[in-house]
Amino acid sequence: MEGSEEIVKKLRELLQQSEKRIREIPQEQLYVAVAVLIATFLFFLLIRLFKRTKSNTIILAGLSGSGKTLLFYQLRDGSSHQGTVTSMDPNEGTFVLHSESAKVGKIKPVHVIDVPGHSRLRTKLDEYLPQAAGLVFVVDALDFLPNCRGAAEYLYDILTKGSVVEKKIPVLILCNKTDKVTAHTKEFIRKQLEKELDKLRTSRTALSEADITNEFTLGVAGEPFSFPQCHNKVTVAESSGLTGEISHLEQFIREYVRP
Ligand SMILES: Nc1nc2c(ncn2[C@@H]2O[C@H](COP(=O)(O)OP(=O)(O)OP(=O)(O)O)[C@@H](O)[C@H]2O)c(=O)[nH]1
Ligand SMILES: [Mg+2]
Repeated sequence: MEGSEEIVKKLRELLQQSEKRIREIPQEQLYVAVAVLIATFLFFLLIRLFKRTKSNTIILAGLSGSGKTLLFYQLRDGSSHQGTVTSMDPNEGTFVLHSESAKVGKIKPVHVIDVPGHSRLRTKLDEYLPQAAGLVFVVDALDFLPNCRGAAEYLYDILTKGSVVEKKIPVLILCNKTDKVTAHTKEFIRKQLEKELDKLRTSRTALSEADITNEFTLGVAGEPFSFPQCHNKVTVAESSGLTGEISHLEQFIREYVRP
């Protein structure tokens, strides 16, 4: 009993001493100390929040038959398997890129989503876009001309979506199937798409002001459309899912999902 009373007494003395010391500190110094503490706390909180919101999702979109599923297999397994059939559901997976699997050390896995090109299944894209670090728009460079209008329409919808414009989601237009000599070049495809998007912009705005479903307008009014006018970065590259020539696709992924 006596021991505990002694301790309580000592504690009280200690408390009184520290109270006295705090009172001796000039008020400004105290305020500065508290402000520094709060600032440090907020700084670490922000870092945590920023880290958590950094996405590792890459979306593969594009018309049916452009080669998205084959590219997905190449990224994941480094092989084209036994070929593909038209997808009815999105393909989704989180993995370390096949080309990086031999690397030592910790490598950040990528979450890849392959959204089927069939028009009725495309609506799924809206669900995935808010979490995208980048979007790859796959174009069939072999059978490009008959599909140019359709590809441009799909791309127009993507480039005018609020989620893409506001979050400035980078877009890679990937001209696929370049293993065949008759495939069109990426410069040709870029120019054709720009022309087609320009036409679409005129026809869609002319439709009816009240009817416009697109959230944002494309490019700069009064100027012929070109990709650098977009708020988000749009680049063009070539690939072949069949032969596994996907280095530009991998470069794009690693630019926006850091290993
Ligand atoms: N020559 C050539 N053919 C390819 C290439 N990539 C895909 N193909 C062929 O194109 C066809 C369509 O490929 P998919 O990967 O299934 O196309 P997709 O974009 O997933 O199509 P959906 O699932 O319908 O949206 C298949 O017959 C592939 O073998 C390529 O790089 N070169
Ligand atoms: Mg598919």
